[in-house]
Amino acid sequence: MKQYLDLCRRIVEEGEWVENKRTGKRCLTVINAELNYDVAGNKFPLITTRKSFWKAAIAELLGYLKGYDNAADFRAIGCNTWNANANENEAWLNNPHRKGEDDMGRVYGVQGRAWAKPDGGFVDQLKKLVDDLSNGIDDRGEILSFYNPGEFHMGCLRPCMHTHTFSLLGDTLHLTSYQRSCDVPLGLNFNQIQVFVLLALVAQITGNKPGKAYHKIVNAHIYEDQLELMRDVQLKREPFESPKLHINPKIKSLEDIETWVTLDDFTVEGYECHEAIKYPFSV
Ligand SMILES: Nc1nc(=O)c2c([nH]1)NC[C@@H]1CN(c3ccc(C(=O)N[C@@H](CCC(=O)O)C(=O)O)cc3)CN21
Ligand SMILES: O=c1ccn([C@H]2C[C@H](O)[C@@H](COP(=O)(O)O)O2)c(=O)[nH]1
Repeated sequence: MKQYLDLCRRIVEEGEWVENKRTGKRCLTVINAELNYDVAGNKFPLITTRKSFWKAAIAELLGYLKGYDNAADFRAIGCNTWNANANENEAWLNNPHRKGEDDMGRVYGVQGRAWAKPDGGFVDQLKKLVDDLSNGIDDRGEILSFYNPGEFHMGCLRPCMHTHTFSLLGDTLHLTSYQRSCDVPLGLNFNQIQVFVLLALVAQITGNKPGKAYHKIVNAHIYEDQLELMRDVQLKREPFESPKLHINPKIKSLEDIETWVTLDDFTVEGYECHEAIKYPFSV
């Protein structure tokens, strides 16, 4: 939690104003930040200086792992975060590749599970790395990448947290996640949870111990309409201790995730937090 607040403070104190064309808003911005999560010690990085809707963040991750491309599918598993990008952005609404209401196009999980090969067929990156890690193999390329510039025009948004690299040392699994753009008040609250859960879950289904997760962010920003709430409300609060995350131990394979896993399989113990803050969202 301290590292999150340090980053927020750094943006408030040292950030530079940058115009953003896509949203039409200015962002207070710093370049390069890194966060570390102790997954082995189960220090679940939930924001405590406001209420975190952590279940929606896990649902979003599950949707990516299942390869969803539709905001309605995300809603059905408890996540509303893609409604606006799928249905309210003018550029995407006018894009001939959009297949109708709620379509997100070829983003995130679609690339992770079905990256189109130029010579036909698809690559399932997630299945490959789960199979390798289950057999104790780390070929130094256990990478899940959503970043496919050849298909950006076929999706509603370029992926922000776009590359996850897994590393196996003995039977301990580590994760390095790379993010190009980060809405620190809203998105990072979700992304921290997702990096942590991705390592915990992949370690569990591959029969390894979770180790450390490293989260690299390039452009970290606060939108102009979020600044006051961050500076004058959230940053004035004292954080609480990190809670613990429990994942149903019956989850043992990628197929389990694809077929029966729901948000009921994730529980948090000892979450103490300040009251909710509703930050403005930019489409
Ligand atoms: N501007 C922007 N920021 C983002 O963080 C973001 C995007 N766009 N577009 C794609 C996804 C969608 N994400 C989102 C979208 C909404 C919330 C959000 O509204 N969170 C609220 C409440 C969540 C709930 O009630 O379930 C929050 O208080 O955290 C968070 C992440 C993250 N990404
Ligand atoms: O997981 C996510 C997804 C999105 N974001 C934020 C970062 C930016 O504020 C916007 C995306 O805008 P771009 O113009 O494509 O950079 O969404 C996030 O923080 N986390």
